[in-house]
Amino acid sequence: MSTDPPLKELALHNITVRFGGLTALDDVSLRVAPGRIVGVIGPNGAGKTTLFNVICGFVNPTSGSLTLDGQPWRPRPHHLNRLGIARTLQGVGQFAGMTVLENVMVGARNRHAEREALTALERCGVARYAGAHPGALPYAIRKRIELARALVAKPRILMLDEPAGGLDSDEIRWLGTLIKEVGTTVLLVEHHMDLVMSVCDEILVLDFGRSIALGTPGEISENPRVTESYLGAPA
Ligand SMILES: Nc1ncnc2c1ncn2[C@@H]1O[C@H](COP(=O)(O)OP(=O)(O)OP(=O)(O)O)[C@@H](O)[C@H]1O
Repeated sequence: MSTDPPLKELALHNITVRFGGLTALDDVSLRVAPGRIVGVIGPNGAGKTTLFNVICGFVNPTSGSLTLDGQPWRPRPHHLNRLGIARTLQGVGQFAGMTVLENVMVGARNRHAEREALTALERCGVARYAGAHPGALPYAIRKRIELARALVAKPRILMLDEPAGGLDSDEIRWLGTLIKEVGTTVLLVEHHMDLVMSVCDEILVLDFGRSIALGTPGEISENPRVTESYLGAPA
């Protein structure tokens, strides 16, 4: 879907992140191949958001390295858009003083992106709100606008941070269809297991910052270690 050179691989190599005495990620490695939908799951505090923050350059690893398309890579937040990496936020941090359309245009890569922004809003089923201000809109609508803001850049890698949070089952079903149809590489942090299991090609399971499993949804759901630490217990 992107006009960028296609992604070859995003890889994390033995990433450790320490915040003082707390190890948020402990020697975690992950390879993300083009077109794959990769889920990252685990209990609260397992390190999922920290892993996203490392890929976005918000957090520098204490040790370990990243490569993008086989080249050593030090992520910087202000380079992500140019590299074709877009991320949605757990909340819906939209600018209250701007219209929905203007908010989506913020995510675009060229200045005159009104047409692209409208297309992204249409794709997310919320084009009719283009002229509204996001603060006045229901949460589920603002989540869709947040998705449109990420999609407008036609990212090579779409990073979704708990996109199902606060949505009802119909909205989550819509979201699952969109994720599968979006046609780009997706990284998905999510607690909603039905969504993760139905859309992901592979899943990384974190527990106390450690990678305890990596596999297909079928492999993950049958992994006793995962069941014990996460799937068997309430999230
Ligand atoms: N900037 C920070 N400074 C100190 N500790 C942090 C920081 N960011 C995260 N942590 C800690 O690192 C650990 C991992 O947090 P993280 O937010 O990555 O977990 P998570 O799996 O995303 O959790 P949740 O499912 O609740 O969002 C937690 O113990 C958290 O309190």
